[in-house]
Amino acid sequence: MKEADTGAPPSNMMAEVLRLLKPFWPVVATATLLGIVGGLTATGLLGRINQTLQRGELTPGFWLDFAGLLSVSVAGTSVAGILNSLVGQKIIASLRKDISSRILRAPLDAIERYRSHRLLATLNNDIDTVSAFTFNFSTYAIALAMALGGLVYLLWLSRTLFVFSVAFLATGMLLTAFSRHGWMKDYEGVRDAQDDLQKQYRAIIEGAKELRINQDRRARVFGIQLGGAVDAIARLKSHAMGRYWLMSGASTALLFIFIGIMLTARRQLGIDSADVSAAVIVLLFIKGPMEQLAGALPVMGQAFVSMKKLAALSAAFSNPEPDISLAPQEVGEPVLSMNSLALEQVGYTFLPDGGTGFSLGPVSLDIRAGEILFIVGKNGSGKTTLIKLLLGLYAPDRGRILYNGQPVTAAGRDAYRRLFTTVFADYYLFDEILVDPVRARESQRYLERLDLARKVRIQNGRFSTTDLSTGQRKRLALLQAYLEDRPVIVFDEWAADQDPVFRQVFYTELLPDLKRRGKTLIVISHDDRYFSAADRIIYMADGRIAK
Ligand SMILES: Nc1ncnc2c1ncn2[C@@H]1O[C@H](COP(=O)(O)OP(=O)(O)OP(=O)(O)O)[C@@H](O)[C@H]1O
Repeated sequence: MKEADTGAPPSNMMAEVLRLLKPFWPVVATATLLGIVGGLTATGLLGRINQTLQRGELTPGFWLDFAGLLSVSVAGTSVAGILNSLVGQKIIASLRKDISSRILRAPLDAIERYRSHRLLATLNNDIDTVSAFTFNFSTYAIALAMALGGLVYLLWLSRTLFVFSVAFLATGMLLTAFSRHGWMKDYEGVRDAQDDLQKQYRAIIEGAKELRINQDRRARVFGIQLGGAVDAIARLKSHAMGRYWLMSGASTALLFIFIGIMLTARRQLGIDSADVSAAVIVLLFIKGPMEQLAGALPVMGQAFVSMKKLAALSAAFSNPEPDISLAPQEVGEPVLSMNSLALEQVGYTFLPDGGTGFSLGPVSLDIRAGEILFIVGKNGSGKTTLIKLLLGLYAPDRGRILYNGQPVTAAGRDAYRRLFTTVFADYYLFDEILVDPVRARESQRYLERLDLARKVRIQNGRFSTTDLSTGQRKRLALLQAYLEDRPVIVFDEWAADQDPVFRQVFYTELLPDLKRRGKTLIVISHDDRYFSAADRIIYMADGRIAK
């Protein structure tokens, strides 16, 4: 039984994200290490300058130390930056490919359950957000090293100063922890609104016609649905950033209060004036890195929310179909032939997901090689689901499919699908033609046969245009099917968009012609006028074969 996707992040979320980023750890770690070295040497340089200022004279070794520390610091931070930006783009490219390959290899029903707008939001937003954070690791490492180096230097100057500084930092961290909780809630809200925004973007593009005709719907989509998502994102982000700036202002005030306390109470605390001025320089020096680290927190918050989404997507698609390859088919692989094809007590259930669910089967059906089989029945009776099972697009929950007498296994399903060409009712028309040049030459003949020759040419393996009428586009899909030349062709309500003349051509000329060429044809149809074109008809009702 399939599990419903709740959209909840999986428990092993961090492990999943770390796995995605794994190939890059060596470079990220090297850049981070170099960043730490660069940051620490910068603090060392500051300490050396302070020391010289306090002594009031240049020692002979000063310039040597100065040049050495400066070179190491500049080299460390620059190389860290370069490595990080090099790896940053690779992380984005790799995440994009990884997620796309998961989508391509996932079972179809997993994709249908996930919903396309959620997929698009993750592909468009989350990958960039996670990458932006990861390829700033070395910048954060430099800042952290500088801040820690500064603290160590303070400890060396005076234990009291160090204790005070740690108390100051701890207060700052408490403030951050307090604000972080709020940010995270805001960013979770932002991310949910981004899912919604993708949905509304799709609505205004794909529903362009409907929205022009219906003013109330247009107003609702623009003012409430799309506008609501946009405003929610703006409101929550401003809220989160408002918290950040409040925290940032409080931290700066805290720093100067701390400096003020040191200046006022230095005698009572027994701190040397020179140490106080050195400490003030160090604190002002580490203020920048501290702010940089604090500035990383909102980015980190967003990255964390995006990581959850990426991990949820990875987990939802973590069971790819076995043996499904993204490489081109080997040249010269034998064309499959079909002697027999049978469904044996096959069943499949859509879990209720806001609806009532639907159960197909048990269905048993023998498909005879070379026949024209019509599948007919009321809307929602299960015709498309039946052919998705037959085509190996859904794995049956129960029963089995026998191809040439052998059961189709999960491992063999992708190879089995090469038996078929399909034109679904909601087909996607690719404009590129993927057949060998010899067969592609036949396309002109097909274009003429499909009455498209005056509209469309084939140029460089592509259709010159797909800006055609609905019926014409469907004829191009049929041409693709002709050219693929596979043994079994499945048409899901192909003729529904055709004019009466061409509808007749389809049933009385094209289908018999394909049959003569040895094809097995499975046709979902509501055209009862042409049922006589079938060798056999099966009727679907409530997910079963009625007769
Ligand atoms: N992706 C899906 N998720 C959940 N339920 C689905 C899904 N696809 C189809 N169903 C449900 O399965 C039932 C059968 O749908 P199917 O598309 O197989 O019917 P059909 O006979 O092809 O209908 P039509 O003639 O309208 O094309 C419907 O009640 C539908 O609600």
